[in-house]
Amino acid sequence: MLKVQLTNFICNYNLENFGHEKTLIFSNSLGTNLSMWEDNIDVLSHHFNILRYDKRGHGESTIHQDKVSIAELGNDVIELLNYLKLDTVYFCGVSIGGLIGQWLGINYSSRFEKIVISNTAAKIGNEEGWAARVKQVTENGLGSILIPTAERWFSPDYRAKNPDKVQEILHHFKVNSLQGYTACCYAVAAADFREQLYNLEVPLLIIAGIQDEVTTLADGKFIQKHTPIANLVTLDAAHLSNVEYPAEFAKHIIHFTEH
Ligand SMILES: O=C(O)CCC(=O)CC(=O)O
Repeated sequence: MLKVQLTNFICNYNLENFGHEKTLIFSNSLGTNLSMWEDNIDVLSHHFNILRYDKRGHGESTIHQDKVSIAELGNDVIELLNYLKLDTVYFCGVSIGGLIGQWLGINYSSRFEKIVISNTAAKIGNEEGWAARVKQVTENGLGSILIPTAERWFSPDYRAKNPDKVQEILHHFKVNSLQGYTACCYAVAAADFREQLYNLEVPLLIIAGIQDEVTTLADGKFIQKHTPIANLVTLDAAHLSNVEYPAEFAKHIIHFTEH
């Protein structure tokens, strides 16, 4: 892993050069870190160089503020690309990473060849729900929501068959910075791209999880309907579909970026 000082925080990232012209940047979901992509790399390494980073306040990236916005998180991506002298790249983000992808597609279209957003929505949840979650973890810690988090993130079948993987990801969740988690909860709560999607002109792939109750298939269809160039595919997964179906998720990216 490498670290770079960006505006207001130190960003932890990993750039793997597999000798390709194309680079794919991955943006993690709320409460996870760059290891969430571990099982996608093998298939994708035959097609892309892979840049992964921990978003602000996640994993080993620092944070020094109680609230952050999707615009700031999007600018972190642009700053990291500038630092690495990567002019145009492919982007893939899950959930809050998908909100960042929407913001980047709307505001920095010239920097992205194609954008993949997975298990996300133009608006995720509502203010009350996010305020309740911030209160819960502020008063009782991230460890207090491990069970409902696992139930939202993984389908019952996946949880039963992959207990070690579920525990590994929940461990990263539990030891994440509380400030980083709640700051990004505020970012998700405030984000709403429903009226801006028509400005997202970068070719877009939406991956939806059939069993995702946080960001539903209907949310994915809404984005597809309101965005100029968008395809939608599904996986029989809950919220972290790239973890439940790593090879299939990667193959959807490859098919989309090559056609
Ligand atoms: O996963 C995200 O990035 C935002 C949505 C969310 O918080 C999922 C969950 O319910 O934990």
